[in-house]
This record gives sequence, structure tokens and C-alpha cells, in this order.
Amino acid sequence: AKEIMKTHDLVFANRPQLNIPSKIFYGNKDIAFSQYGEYWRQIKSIAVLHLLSNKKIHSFQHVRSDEMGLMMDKILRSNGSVLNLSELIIALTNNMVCRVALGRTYEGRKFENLLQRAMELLGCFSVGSYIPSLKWVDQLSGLVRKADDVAKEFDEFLEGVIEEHLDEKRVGVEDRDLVDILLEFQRDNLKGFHLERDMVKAIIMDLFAAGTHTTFTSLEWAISELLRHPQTMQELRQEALEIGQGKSSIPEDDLDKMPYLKAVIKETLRLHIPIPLLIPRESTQDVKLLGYDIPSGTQVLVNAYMIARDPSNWEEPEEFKPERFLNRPIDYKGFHFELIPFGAGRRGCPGVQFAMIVNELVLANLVYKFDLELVGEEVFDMSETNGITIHKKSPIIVSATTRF
Ligand code: HEM
Repeated sequence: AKEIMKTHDLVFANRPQLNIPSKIFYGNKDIAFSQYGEYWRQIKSIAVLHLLSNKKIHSFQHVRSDEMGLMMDKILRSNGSVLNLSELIIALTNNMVCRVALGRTYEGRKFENLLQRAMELLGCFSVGSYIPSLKWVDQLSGLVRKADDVAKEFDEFLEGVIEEHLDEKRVGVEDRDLVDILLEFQRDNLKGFHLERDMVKAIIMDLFAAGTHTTFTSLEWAISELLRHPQTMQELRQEALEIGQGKSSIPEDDLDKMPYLKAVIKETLRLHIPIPLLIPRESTQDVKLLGYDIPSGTQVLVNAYMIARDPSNWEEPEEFKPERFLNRPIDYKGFHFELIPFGAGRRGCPGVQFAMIVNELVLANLVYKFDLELVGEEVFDMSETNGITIHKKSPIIVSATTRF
């Protein structure tokens, strides 16, 4: 990982042009799948400086607080009866990204289902991407048609969103959302760079593809591990109670005073890395890697999952032990190659902060406000799904009682 994402990061900063993402992201005009070069540099810097900067993320504090409040209310109203927590978390992460990116929510099954189908397609192996003479296999298997359908439906949706933003009579808007910012770049040719409409749509699509399922998945695994480890749950609850001091909720400003919470999330990201195989990279020059000659054009995959469970890096790597992070200054931001849930180097994830604040806030408040109890054995079934993000096969079913 270090050889690829640090020593030779420039050589491996390119992405191979894969067929399915290309259909979904307007010919890979998004950030995650676009080729390394001037275009990628421009849009990544827009994302880092204007869409996902610390200041911008801070400005959406009220969105996180509202959406979290809505979820907590739903849990409260369940009044101890059977509750599908997974459904609530996916709705929460979708709504947060919707409000931040699009200015309002698009609730309901239709949008969730469309996103789900897009994510499944991104995780599919397309033979034609690797062996062009076998492109017909993807046609025959129905993969191409499915990708065309999803791309068309998403395009109709995003066209609607953009038209709504261009409408001068738009009423009831919150602060400027990410579509507003991108349209401003488009209108004013900011940075001397012309952003076309397809590019705007591809970037928005990226925020959903990269930001919703990853965040949902890490929260779902964190809660599952806590339910399986009552002692850890108890420790975290203790920390939350000390910080909350009887207030109605734990605010974002207090999260930095919760080292155990941070350790629980790190340990979850180690054991259940949402993207186990990082998005492939492609070398642009001949290079010597770990003693092998790698010719230009070679695709490499970094297996973050195996690295995070390597016994030479971690003691008892299969065990869920947040304590291991309390005295070990290992971070997940791409500087410690034993733990790279967000990748590293030039192509590293620009959404780390966005994701982590949601994870910390929701987990802290859930544990602070509720006693969660398993219903049935479902949560102990820790089997995983396939796809670009790995989530739990069976949902988390609990009953929740309030502690206040
Ligand atoms: C727990 C949540 C998340 C995880 C685990 C995650 C993980 C990753 C990983 C592994 C990569 C590829 C890195 C590489 O190839 O080296 C990536 C890229 C990316 N992520 Fe995230 N991510 C998360 C949340 C987010 C969020 C919330 C957003 C935005 C709203 C986001 C936006 C992106 C983008 C745009 C890229 C492409 C960067 C590039 O190619 O230059 N991610 N992420």
C-alpha cells in the first residue's frame, strides 16, 4: 500500500476506464473514476476547497442536528417495540447527503432503490472492462442494460434537481447547497475552467455514490459490534453519560472529549472497512514495485481489508477491541498504512471529515439516549454482502427504551 500510494503515488494516481462506472458517471466525469490529469485536479480541488472543506462541513451542523433529532424521535416513538435500526440509519445518511448536496430531502423508496441499484452495479465485475473482445458477455448477462437503465433514471432525477435550482422562484431554500455552488462555478467560469452540465451531474452523483452507503455501512457495523460486546457498549455509555450530564443530547462540540467513542469507530473501520478493495489504480509509467517490473498500464488493487487484519500489524486482528487505539496514535487519514479505510495519497477520500462527524454524532447520541436490546438473533449474523461497499446482510432489529 505504501509503495503504491506514497512512494509511487504519482505513477499510480490514474484510474482505469471501466465500462460500468463510465455509464453511471457520464463518461467518468466524476472525481472518483476520472483519469488523473488537469480535469481531475480541477474538480478535486473544487470538492476539497468548496464542497467538503471544514468551513462548509461546519455550516451544515444544523442539518445533521435536525436529521439526527428526527431519527431519535422515531426511535422514541417506537416505544420499545420492534425496530429496524438499519432502515433508520440508511434514511438518515441519505437525507443528510440530500439536504447538504441538493438542498432538500427526496424521501421514499424510489430514490433509495435507485441508489441501491447504482451501488450494486458499481460493485459488479464487468468482463468487458478487462478483456475488450468479451464485451458481449456483459451484454448477454444484462449488465449493460441494467447500467443503462440506472444511468437514465438517475439522469432524469438530476436534471429535475438542476432545473429546480435554476428556477428563480425557488422558495424555502436553506443555505447554499452543493448544487448551488457547482452551478455558480458553471455560470461564472470560476478558476477559468468551464464546468459543463454533465460534469456537475457526475460530481453530484459521486457525492451520493461515495458518501451515503459508506457512512451508513460504518455506522451499522459499529452498532452491531456494540450489541455483540456489552462490556464495550457499557464503557461507551459511561463516557457518553459523563459528557452529556443529563442534557437532552450530546452536541458536536463535545465529541472531541470522547476518546473511547473515537476508538470504537476506528476499530469498526479496521474490522469492517466499507470499501475493502480500494478503487483500482493504473500505472502511467514503467516502475519497479516490491522488486517486480510493473509495465505502464498495469492495474493494481490495494486490499485494505487484508492489511487491516494482518497479524503482523495487529494483535488478535479478528477481535473487536477498541482499547487497542487508546494508547496507539494510529489514525485513518492515510498516514498509517496499517489502516487505510479512506485510501491515501492523491486519490485519497476528500469526505473523511463529513463521514466521521456523522458517525461520531449519531453513535454518541444513540448510546447516550437509548438502551438497545436485540430482538432475535439477527445481529449475531455478521455475514457480509458483496459490492463496492460491504454491509451487513441482515438488518439490525432491536427494541429501544429511552433512558430519560
Ligand atoms: C466512512 C465513509 C467513507 C469511506 C470509508 C470512504 C472511503 C473512500 C475510499 C477508500 C476512497 C478511494 C481512495 C483511493 O483510491 O485511494 C474514496 C474516495 C472518494 N471518496 Fe470517500 N469514503 C467515505 C465517505 C465519503 C464521503 C462522505 C464523501 C463525500 C460526500 C466521499 C467522497 C469521495 C470522493 C469524491 C472520492 C474520490 C477521490 C479521488 O478519486 O480523488 N467519501 N473514499
